[in-house]
Amino acid sequence: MLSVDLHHAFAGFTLDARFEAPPGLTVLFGASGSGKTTVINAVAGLLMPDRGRIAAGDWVLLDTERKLRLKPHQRRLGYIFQDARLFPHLTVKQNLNYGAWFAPKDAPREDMGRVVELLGIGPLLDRRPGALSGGEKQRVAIGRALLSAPKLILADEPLSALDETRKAEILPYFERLRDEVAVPILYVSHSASEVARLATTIVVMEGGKVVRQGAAAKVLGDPDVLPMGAREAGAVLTVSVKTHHADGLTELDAGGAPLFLPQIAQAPGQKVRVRIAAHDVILSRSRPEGLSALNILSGVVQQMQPHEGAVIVAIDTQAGRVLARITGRSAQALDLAPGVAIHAIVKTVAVASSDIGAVAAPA
Ligand SMILES: Nc1ncnc2c1ncn2[C@@H]1O[C@H](COP(=O)(O)OP(=O)(O)OP(=O)(O)O)[C@@H](O)[C@H]1O
Repeated sequence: MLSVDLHHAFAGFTLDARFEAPPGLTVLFGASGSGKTTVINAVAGLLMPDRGRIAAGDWVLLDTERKLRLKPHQRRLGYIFQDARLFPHLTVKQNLNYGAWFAPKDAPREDMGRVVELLGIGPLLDRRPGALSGGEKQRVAIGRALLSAPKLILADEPLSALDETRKAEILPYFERLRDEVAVPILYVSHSASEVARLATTIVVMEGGKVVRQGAAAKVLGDPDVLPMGAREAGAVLTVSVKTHHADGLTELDAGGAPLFLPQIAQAPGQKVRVRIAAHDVILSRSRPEGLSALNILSGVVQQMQPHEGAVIVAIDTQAGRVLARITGRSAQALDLAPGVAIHAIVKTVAVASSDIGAVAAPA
């Protein structure tokens, strides 16, 4: 359990943030100036808050009531920044060893071989950072952070400097980090697909306060919150791969209903997270026939929320919560209201591969 309780007053800005997160990856989300960096700085020990307590499990980094304030180098944190910050004169292997060098001698350590395998960096070990792509550098930076035997990993917009191709290359490694390494991760991000794919928990900040916290699917599926705004709204479904078809489509089992997506890499039986963008969902009162769209999820309208000139409709389907963003005129024409039975139609090609993520099989 990651537990953060911080109070700090700057002239003109007060941070009053409190959240608790279960194991996994916790995304700190909020508009510019909402206080995310201030939280990260307090966790890192770069800012000494007026009052507060920060703990990762039984590892207490700060407890002002008990006058406990670990210095930054005592906090056992692994950092992953936007730029990888590797030492240019050292090889990849030496950069990794540098991380291990910081691990306390008696700390249970990640095995170098396992970390190298986890991040797929075996072929890079003898190269220097100058001969690595941005994505490869970032994988090495993750490895270096892991090998320092951290109690908590801080990732401050680690993908924001990378282009879409490199991001797609790194996201699976963060998924593995989340699912295979028992170290909590506190992750700042502005990206809808990153949050949808990676977050176990989402903490939404506004004006120095935590306005919402909870499991990712719950927060992203709540039309009252919409941390990304109405245009980027989208719910996340956890579904399992059923079969791969010869025509390049993958069929998923979405709570008993078939969901077809462009072919994905996961094997039948594996669970995946799929982000369904609210603007890609069409609603119909009757079950449509003779339609090119392959995906029809049936459900019941739970809530309707006006947002930025449109209406966000929350529908509970057999596959889970789906959001649809439609015009007020369409909502009226369909006579939508909570309790109404509805069919949500999702175009197969509307789901981008960056919106589909792996989920570890339950242990
Ligand atoms: N040392 C400081 N002195 C005074 N005000 C500060 C200080 N550091 C941060 N602030 C203020 O605290 C507020 C929150 O800043 P913070 O950098 O934490 O926001 P953020 O959510 O990380 O934003 P961004 O997404 O732009 O990085 C801002 O209004 C900022 O001006």
